[in-house]
Amino acid sequence: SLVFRARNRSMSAKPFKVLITHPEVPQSGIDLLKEHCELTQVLSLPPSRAELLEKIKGVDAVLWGGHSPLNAEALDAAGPQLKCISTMSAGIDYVDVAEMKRRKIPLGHSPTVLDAAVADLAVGLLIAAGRRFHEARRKIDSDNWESYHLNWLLGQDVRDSVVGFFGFGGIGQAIAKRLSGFDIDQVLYTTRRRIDQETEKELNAKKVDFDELLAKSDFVVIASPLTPATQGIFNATAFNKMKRTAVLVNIARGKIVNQNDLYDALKSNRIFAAGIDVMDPEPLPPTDKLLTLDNVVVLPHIGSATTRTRSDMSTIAAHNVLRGLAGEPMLSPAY
Ligand SMILES: O=CC(=O)O
Repeated sequence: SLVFRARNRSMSAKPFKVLITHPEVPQSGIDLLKEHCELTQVLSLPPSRAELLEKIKGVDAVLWGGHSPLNAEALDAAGPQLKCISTMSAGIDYVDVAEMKRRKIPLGHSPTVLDAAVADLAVGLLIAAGRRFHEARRKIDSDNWESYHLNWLLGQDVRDSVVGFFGFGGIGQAIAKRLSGFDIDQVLYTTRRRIDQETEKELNAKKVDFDELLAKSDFVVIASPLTPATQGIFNATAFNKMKRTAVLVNIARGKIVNQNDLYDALKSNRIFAAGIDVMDPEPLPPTDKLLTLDNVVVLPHIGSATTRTRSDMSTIAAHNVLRGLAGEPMLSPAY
């Protein structure tokens, strides 16, 4: 029949089946994929794992939106024809990378396009925590507007400060670039490998070890991936090496910080304040003791949450998938 032939033709024109694992993946990536692929999509919201495991059966590739674990269970459900996957995130801590590699499945992710949005938010947190935004707002709410004190709500200056980066990739460098407009004194950074000297010079940045970073920084910004080596590294020992006036900013992953120790360090004023977009667990229960503190600004993981950035992340993820299906190197391979 005509219908049958039309169907056949479109199937031969679109040889690949691709699953989109989230109903809210921005249209930009979907439009790119649907030119070349037959799409199925997880439609439940929040996305159900069961629906994902059902719909992943037999697909050639996956645009992995959201942070559902990408593990052996999902890969087994997909089947051996699976050719590639791209996440729509920078961090891939919810991916079993060893399992993906063992099966020789290329993985893409979407860093870089979110550097600016996350860096903007980090600067916002750094100022909000250093200048006591949360505590100050609470003063208004509780009718304690005590501006007759000359030293009321005094905070930390950004100008002439030393800003230390734990992790200094695209996001860290984008933050440093923005802060150079605030007349900071020096950028320090701790990474496994030294960055190129031209960028060091441009950002007035110097590589130091972890202890020196902690001891010398007025603001410590966590901008590293979560790995076994970084998990829990910001613990009581680390906080005890920081300045009492120091402000901690975390826009990376909550588990890099021992949150119990962070609570103690903030509660006892061992450090001055913290501004965090990530925590452990997420979502953070509204009853968590961290939320009782005056000196922490907490945001619900909105670093990349701008319309343009999310759309760009979807575009990059779709390009990764298309390239993976074509057997070409991805735009942003995760390994
Ligand atoms: O946290 C968000 C991301 O990794 O993209």
